[in-house]
Amino acid sequence: LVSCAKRAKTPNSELAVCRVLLAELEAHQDAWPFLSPVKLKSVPGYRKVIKKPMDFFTIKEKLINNMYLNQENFIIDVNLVFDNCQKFNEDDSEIGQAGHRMKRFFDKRWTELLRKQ
Ligand SMILES: Cc1nnc(-c2cnn(C)c2N)n1CCCn1ccnc1
Repeated sequence: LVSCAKRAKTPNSELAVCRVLLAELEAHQDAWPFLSPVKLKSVPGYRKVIKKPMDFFTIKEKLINNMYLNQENFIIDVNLVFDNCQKFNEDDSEIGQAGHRMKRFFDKRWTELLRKQ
């Protein structure tokens, strides 16, 4: 007897969680550094140091254009935002602190939403 495969989550239900989470990230009071792409022409050194810039607006565009095949690719981009921030900013800077708070918020919400599924 072939065991019936575990019901696969349809991609759109997986991505619905991503849309909810992105909306919460954008609404967070510490989201201000991450809402739009870093202006590479006006931030000396950023283009050289940060190989893969990422921000919440770009992630939203990718969600809308179905460029995430699964939750994993979404998580990778969100973590890229925070890793870039830690790389370019001192931990005790305004932006560095905002990045740490946003990352803690994301990690907490992601586990809460995943446990519900
Ligand atoms: C995100 C992010 N990481 N570093 C920066 C940044 C931009 N300029 N400088 C000197 C930085 N360290 N950003 C973008 C922060 C965008 N921002 C700044 C004020 N309002 C939004």
